[in-house]
Amino acid sequence: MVVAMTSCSHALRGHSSACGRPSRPVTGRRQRCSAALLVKCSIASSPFGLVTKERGFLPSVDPLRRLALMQHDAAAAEWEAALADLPKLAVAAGGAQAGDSGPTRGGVLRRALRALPPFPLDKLPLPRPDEPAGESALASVDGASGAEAAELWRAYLLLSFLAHAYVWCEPGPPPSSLPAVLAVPWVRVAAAVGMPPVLTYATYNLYNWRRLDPAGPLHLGNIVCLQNFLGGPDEEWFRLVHVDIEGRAGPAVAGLEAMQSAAAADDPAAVVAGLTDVAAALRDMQNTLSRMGEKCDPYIYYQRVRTPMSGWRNNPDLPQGLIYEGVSTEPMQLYGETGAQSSVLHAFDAGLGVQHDQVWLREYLGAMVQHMPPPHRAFLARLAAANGGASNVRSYVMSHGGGAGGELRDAYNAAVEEMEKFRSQHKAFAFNYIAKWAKREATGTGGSDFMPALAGYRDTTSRHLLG
Ligand code: HEM
Repeated sequence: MVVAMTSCSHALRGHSSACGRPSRPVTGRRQRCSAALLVKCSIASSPFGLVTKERGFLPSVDPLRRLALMQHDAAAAEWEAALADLPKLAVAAGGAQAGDSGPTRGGVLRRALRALPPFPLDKLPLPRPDEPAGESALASVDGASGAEAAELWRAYLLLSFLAHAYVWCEPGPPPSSLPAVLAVPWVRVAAAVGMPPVLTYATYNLYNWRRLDPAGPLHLGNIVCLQNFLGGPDEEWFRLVHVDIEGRAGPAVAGLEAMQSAAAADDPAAVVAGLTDVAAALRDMQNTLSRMGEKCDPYIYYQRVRTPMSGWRNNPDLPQGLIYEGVSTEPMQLYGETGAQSSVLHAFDAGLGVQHDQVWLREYLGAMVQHMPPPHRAFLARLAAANGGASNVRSYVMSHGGGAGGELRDAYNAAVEEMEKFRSQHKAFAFNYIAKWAKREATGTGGSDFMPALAGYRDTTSRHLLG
């Protein structure tokens, strides 16, 4: 089953900093304007424009491995070469000894990135800086092909990894600013795909894999990462577990809208089938999550894997945020990459009518939605909108509390129970991989006060069980 993203009522809000100041594109025009219009672009041609039974929220076409542009553009080739070298540079970055001078003195990674040629923005299918951002965005929307959108997403991945490596992969405290050579193209490309200029789950996981057997499944054993920070089995496996989980959620995710329609059409058998798919997918997801420790060691994860995912909002290491040189003299504050930006649990919450009543929990998940590809935001918005009427599955099950309702209620409770189990299991991972090692109070890479937050999401879920 394929769910096409043909409409979007959920326009992207401006990517604002914590202080509410919208970040500005290099054109000097408000990013809010272009980003909102580009939601339409991404829906028309984005690799994330379809939600499928086979892949869920993973891109419908396997991700681009390199910028196509690098075949005939020397600067693009240099940027791709820097990305390929990133794990080497990141290890070398900590290698200098006291008294070393010349090329071996500290800062090798940051120096290499600062020395890159200007990113070939003018050769990407972007709105031209001299055009009004909104109109040009709209023009590029209508002309954008799937190949152009894939190229822009690859550019977004490349710039996101290099920028986060610049900030986090040299030893010592992070810098307070990102040089213009990285910041300016990153902000432009991020706006073009309708995303914030920060590492997101979409580029870290969803758009960061290839299949060993191109005809084989998107499962552990047949997938490898396109890009790492430091590399090694722990980082690779951590990410691939997410990719496998996303694929396994596919059949249930793609059936959520049909399940809501079945409720509206008073078709209990179809609602039970949809709920059964959700429970089955969550069981599969737990099986995969339980394999995390096979190749991702908690201590290595804590020491090496998680830091480069961090953002600069609610992060004690960068309390003021990060200045994007050439973009703004004011620091931006943006959350880092986290599983909370996966659309899967958000979609199951919406499909099952699970509402997080505590304001801070709801607001945090709401902020994470702004870090998802625009078509996924649109998908979630449609699920949420349908909950306002006869399509609300939870209300439907409650209103069928007697008679045939036994089967409905059991199927609903089984789905909620599996979601509660996934959240419990996940919370235990967050403890074993982060909280246990933290010497001071830790926030997640996504910036949350995560232990109470994860307990809150789990407890709200179980409160939705019908008695
Ligand atoms: C060792 C493995 C993992 C650790 C240590 C971990 C850690 C965290 C943390 C700390 C948060 C709080 C948000 C923040 O970053 O501030 C979070 C949220 C979240 N993570 Fe993970 N995570 C792991 C694996 C996964 C996997 C494999 C998934 C599957 C997609 C996932 C999905 C989520 C979701 C959906 C949330 C939002 C909370 C919820 O809806 O229950 N995580 N994670």
